[in-house]
Amino acid sequence: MTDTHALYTVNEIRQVEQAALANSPSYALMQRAGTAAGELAYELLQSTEKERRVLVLAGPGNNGGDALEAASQLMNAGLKVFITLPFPTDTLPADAQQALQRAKASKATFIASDDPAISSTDWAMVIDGLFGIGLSRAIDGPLHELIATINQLGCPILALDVPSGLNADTGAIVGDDAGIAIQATHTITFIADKAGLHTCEGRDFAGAVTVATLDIGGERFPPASMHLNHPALFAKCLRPRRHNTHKGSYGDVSVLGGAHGMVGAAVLAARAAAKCGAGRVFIACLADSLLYDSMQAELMSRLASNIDYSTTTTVAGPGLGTSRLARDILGKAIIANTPLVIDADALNLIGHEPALQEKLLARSAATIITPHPLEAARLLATTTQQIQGNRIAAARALAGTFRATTILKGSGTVIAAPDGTVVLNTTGNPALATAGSGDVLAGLSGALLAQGCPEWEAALAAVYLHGLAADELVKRGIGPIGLTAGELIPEIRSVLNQLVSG
Ligand SMILES: NC(=O)C1=CN([C@@H]2O[C@H](COP(=O)(O)OP(=O)(O)OC[C@H]3O[C@@H](n4cnc5c(N)ncnc54)[C@H](OP(=O)(O)O)[C@@H]3O)[C@@H](O)[C@H]2O)[C@H](O)CC1
Ligand SMILES: [K+]
Repeated sequence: MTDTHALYTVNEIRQVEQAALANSPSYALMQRAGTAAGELAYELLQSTEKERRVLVLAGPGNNGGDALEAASQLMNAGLKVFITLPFPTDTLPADAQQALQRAKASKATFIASDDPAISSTDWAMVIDGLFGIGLSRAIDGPLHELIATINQLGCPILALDVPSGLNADTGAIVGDDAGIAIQATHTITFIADKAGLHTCEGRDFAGAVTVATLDIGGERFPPASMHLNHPALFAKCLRPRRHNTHKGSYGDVSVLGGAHGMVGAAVLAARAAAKCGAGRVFIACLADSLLYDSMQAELMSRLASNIDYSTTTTVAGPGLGTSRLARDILGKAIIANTPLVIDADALNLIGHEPALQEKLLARSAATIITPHPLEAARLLATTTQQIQGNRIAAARALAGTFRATTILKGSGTVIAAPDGTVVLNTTGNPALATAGSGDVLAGLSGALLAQGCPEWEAALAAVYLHGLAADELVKRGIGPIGLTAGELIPEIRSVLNQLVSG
C-alpha cells in the first residue's frame, strides 16, 4: 500500500481480503500473516535475556490460524513454543486446520488453558491469536479469566491483527465492563491499519502498531476516508514568514470567556494564541475583573460586549459560563461570520439553545468545535458512554449536524469534517488530562486560523502540535504527572517553529 497513514474499516478490509483470496492460493495469506508475525516476534525477542519460551494463544477462527502459523515459524527458528487452543479443533476454518497440522508437525507443546504453567512460567512473550476482526460479542467465562491472567504476566504481548476483545473499528472493548481485552505491548495488524487501534481504548491496548500488508497491492483498496494525523496533511499551511510583514499580517484573536471567577481559562487560551503567532490577542471577558495579564503584558483586555466580532478570529468558550449575557454575546460572535473556535461553555450553550444552533448553521466562515466526550454528549443529546462507544461516528455526527470541523478530544483525538473525512491524532499522552489543556488547544486553533490556515488544516495542526508538545515535555520528565496546561504553551511554540523551519 502506498498510503501508509490510511485507516480502513473491518468491512472494507473483509472486501479487500475476499478479492485477494480469489486471486491467490488459499492459505497463502495466512502463511504471510504468520510469517510476518513470527518475524516480528523473533526480532522483539532478540533483546530478551530470558530463556526464550513463548506462549501462543490460538482462537477458533482464522486469527487462531495466524497464531498457529506464527508458532510453527518460531519453533523452526529454535524457540520453545507452547500453544493453548481452548476450542474444539474440528470446527476450525480450513486454512486454520492446515496451520494446526503444521504446528503439530513442528513439535510445539500444546497445553490446556487452565494449566498452572500459564501463570507460573516466566514467558519471554505471549502471542495473542484468540480473536481478530471476527470477534462478535463480549469475551466471557474461562476465556475472560485466561485474558485476565495473561494481562497480569508483565511480559511483552504481541497481538495478531487486533488485541482480542477490542473492537477494531471503534477502539472500545466489546461488551464494555462485561468484556475484557488483551493488553498488548505490540500489535501486528494485517492487510491495513484499523482505526480502533488508535482511539478510545486502542492506544492503551494495542501498544506499538506495525502494519503487514500481506503483499496486497494498494490498487485493491478503495480511497480511504480515514487517516492517521501527520504533518504532511497540514504542512502547506505552516510556512516560514516573509520578511515584509507586520502584526496585522497575522490576524487578531479575541478570546470570548472569563466570566466572574473563571478568567484563568480565557487567559490560558489567550496566552496560547499569542505564543502561537497571532498578531494581536484580546481577552474579551464577561466580567470586568482583568486589568492586564502581568505574565503576558502583550495581551489586551476588553469587555466582551465592546469587541467588534466582525474584525477578529474568535475563540469562544474558555471560562464563559452559561449566563444570559454569555449566550447573547456568543450569538453576536457566531453571526459575525468570522473564523470561530467554539469550546467549553460555548458548546454547552449551543447544546441548549436551538436559536444558537440556527445561527451556527447560517455561517459560511471557518468554524471549529472542540468538544470533550461530555460536551459531545450534550450536543448530540446522548450519553458519554454512547460517544465513547463509537468516537468516530460521534465526531462525524457532530461535524455533519453543526457543519463544523470537529475535534473530539480524548485518547486518539478524532478530527472530522462535515463530508465525513476523519483523521485520528497520533501525538499526546495522559499529561494532557489536566485542567486548562483544552483552553490551550482552543487558543492555538484560533491563532492558526487568524494566521490564515484553512479550518481543516488548522484543526489537524493544532491537535498534532498540542500532543507533540506534551510528548516532548514528558520525554524531559515534565509530566505526565503534574504537567500544567500553561507549561504546554512555550513548548507548542517550539515544536511549531521546528515544523515550520524543518
Ligand atoms: N481469511 C484469511 O485468509 C485471513 C485471515 N486473517 C486473520 O483472520 C482473522 C479473521 O478471522 P475470522 O475467522 O473471520 O475471525 P476471528 O478469528 O477473529 O474469530 C471468529 C471466531 O471467533 C468466534 N467468536 C467471536 N466472538 C467470540 C467470543 N466473544 N467468544 C467466543 N468465540 C467468539 C466466532 O464464533 P461465532 O459463533 O461468532 O461464529 C468465530 O468462530 C483476522 O483478524 C486475521 O487475523 C489474516 O488476515 C490472514 C488472512
Ligand atoms: K488477536
